[in-house]
Amino acid sequence: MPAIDPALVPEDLFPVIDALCATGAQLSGVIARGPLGQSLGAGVGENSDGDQQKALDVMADELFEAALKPAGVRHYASEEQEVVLTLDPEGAYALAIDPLDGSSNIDVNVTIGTIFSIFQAAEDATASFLRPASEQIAAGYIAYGPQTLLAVTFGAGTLLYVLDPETGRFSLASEAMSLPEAAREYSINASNRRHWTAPVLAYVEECEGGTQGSKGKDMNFRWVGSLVAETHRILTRGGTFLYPSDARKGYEKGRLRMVYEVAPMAFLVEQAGGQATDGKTPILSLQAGALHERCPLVFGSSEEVARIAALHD
Ligand SMILES: O=P(O)(O)OC[C@H]1O[C@](O)(COP(=O)(O)O)[C@@H](O)[C@@H]1O
Ligand SMILES: [Mg+2]
Ligand SMILES: [Mg+2]
Repeated sequence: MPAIDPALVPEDLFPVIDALCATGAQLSGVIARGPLGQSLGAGVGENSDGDQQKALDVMADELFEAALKPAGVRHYASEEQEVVLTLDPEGAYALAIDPLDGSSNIDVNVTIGTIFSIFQAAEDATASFLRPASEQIAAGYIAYGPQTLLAVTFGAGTLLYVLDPETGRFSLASEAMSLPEAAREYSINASNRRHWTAPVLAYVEECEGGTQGSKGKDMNFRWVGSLVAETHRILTRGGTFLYPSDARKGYEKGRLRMVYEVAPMAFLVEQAGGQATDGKTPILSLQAGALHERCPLVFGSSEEVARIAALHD
């Protein structure tokens, strides 16, 4: 029994998407049991980027790696692995994954997720991922929240599936997620305000100005701390998200990683009618220079993303 309704999934990619969904459903059960199972938020080590790894980061990585091996994935690039792993030397795909996004929210019962990006496999493992983000053939996220859901694009719109607790399968909820052009909400980690660049500060001040300022409308503020949750809210009701570069050491290119966070979210957002840039340049025209390289990310409703780009000129 497949883990997802197969009707709109391209046939050749089906084994990969099905493996992602089966693992997502399994993780959803583990997350729902929370402290009744093992301690999911316990620190267990450090990944190559120097981030602390929690037990659930490592468990998710192991489950996805095992499930994707028989599904036609040749190259597997994970946030939790320093180098690209070869899963099936005959496989056709290169898959990058953030197995568990929003790790700081694991123990507090706030939405966390999984993000993935798929390219055709090239001969060279690492080179399969160091190419323009526009060459992705699929991208998506699974959100583990009040509902477990999958947003996915195959390059022809962004589809939404919900894990139906009654059947244990992901069923289609929307064939075309569509992001409103105008925004009424913005998201940025405001505790970093003193480190921001002038254009970012100018944009936030415009938002704060509300009806008295140049925007002429009030803007609400939200920060969850899980990119997946933030992206899902913005795909559903519009808004803007910024994780820009700032003056902190190590944040010259922001915080989020190009290959398994920034590129897939950009693909999903653009396929839903929004825009994604590094502040100025469309993400889909950029490529990572190294597997775990970071990239500033601004995305959301097109009017707002265009305004932020103008402030950078
Ligand atoms: O700690 P901050 O600055 O609030 O950053 C939050 C961001 O970091 C992340 O948690 C990074 O992802 P991981 O949890 O996969 O490392 C994003 O989900 C989120 O948008
Ligand atoms: Mg992440
Ligand atoms: Mg992660």
